[in-house]
Amino acid sequence: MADTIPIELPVIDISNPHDPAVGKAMLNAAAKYGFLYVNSKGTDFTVEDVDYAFELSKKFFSSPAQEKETCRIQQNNRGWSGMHTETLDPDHQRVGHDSGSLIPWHRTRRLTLDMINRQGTSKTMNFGDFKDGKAQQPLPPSLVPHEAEINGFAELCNKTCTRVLTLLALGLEVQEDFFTTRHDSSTGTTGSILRYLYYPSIFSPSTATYKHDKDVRAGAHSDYGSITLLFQRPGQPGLEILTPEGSWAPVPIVPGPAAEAGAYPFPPILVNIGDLLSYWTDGLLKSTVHRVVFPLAEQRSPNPQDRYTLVYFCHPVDKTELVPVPSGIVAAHRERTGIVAAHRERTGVVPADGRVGFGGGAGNLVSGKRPLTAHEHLMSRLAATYGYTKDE
Ligand SMILES: O=C(O)CCC(=O)C(=O)O
Ligand SMILES: [Fe+2]
Repeated sequence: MADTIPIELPVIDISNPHDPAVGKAMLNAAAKYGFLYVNSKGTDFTVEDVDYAFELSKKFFSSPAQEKETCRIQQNNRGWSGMHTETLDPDHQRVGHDSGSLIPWHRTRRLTLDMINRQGTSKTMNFGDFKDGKAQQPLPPSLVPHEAEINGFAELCNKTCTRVLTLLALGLEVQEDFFTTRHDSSTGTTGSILRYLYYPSIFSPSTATYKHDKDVRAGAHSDYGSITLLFQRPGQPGLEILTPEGSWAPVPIVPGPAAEAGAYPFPPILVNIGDLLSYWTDGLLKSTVHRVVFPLAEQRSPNPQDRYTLVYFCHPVDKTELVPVPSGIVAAHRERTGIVAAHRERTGVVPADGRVGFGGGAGNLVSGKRPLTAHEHLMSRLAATYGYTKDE
């Protein structure tokens, strides 16, 4: 698995979420790459908040298997998953993990049984919405005393998502709170998930049977929701994104010259657009495919590292109707991609930026039909991944 040239993504300061110029910068990055960094300085997190969340994650993953068993992942996608449960990218992957949202349990079980002899490299612990500070799922003994801190971290993630969603609304020139009111979990349940992730190093006995130059730690996928936050640790690389040219580009943990590494209190938070927000904006915002590998540097290192990440998948309130975002910028994009579609029909050629969001776009709403809800969008996304229907 050859490393290619790392991608250079912009680092955006979100300390003032009401600055239209920052909104434009955010929109441009989201429309061009689907990925961007947020400067850790202007967020709601202190270094201690992030360090502590990683500590809790390590504490959990190093706890005895019998303890983790008490919170094994359920149909609602909450809980622990100790081996890979689905193949995200079966053509190019021997091992991997799921991609963030609800897993239909009967499928999960079947796939798990199909692959029982292959160990996955990534281990995950998913937390769904908390209510009044309480987890709505069983917590393992190692985490029971830390319920308040886990909830606190999820709340900080939510606050940062509120900044990002406000800036995206500004960039799209719609009402500032267009997205945030629709992500307000005090108005209903959401599909949002906080996830701890652990990828054992190349030296780990659990990855010993892997071909590190071929196997991946998490298969190629896009995320399902609105936006995703990814927290990474220095010295634990592995994420790659698919460029519009169709090649894999590593994403540095700390962007810019190494000397600037000290510029951030903790590595910038990586933000990416998910399928739902891409759909909602008719593909203007890109839901970019990504994966996690054993990087070449790690394969050659005398001291390869485990990789720990924290991920927050932000989803709208389930009942949100995905009405077309009332933005002139989205409308212009829709118009242009309509022209692109006509061009494609004539010539069979799809220009690189002519892709629309998963399942088409919210703007294709047929008059007289009601829009999809966020929950229905998620279900249709799952149906495409797993080939099942809701009634199955
Ligand atoms: O851990 C990572 O680097 C990426 C995780 C990811 O893409 C996911 O869980 O959807
Ligand atoms: Fe992902």
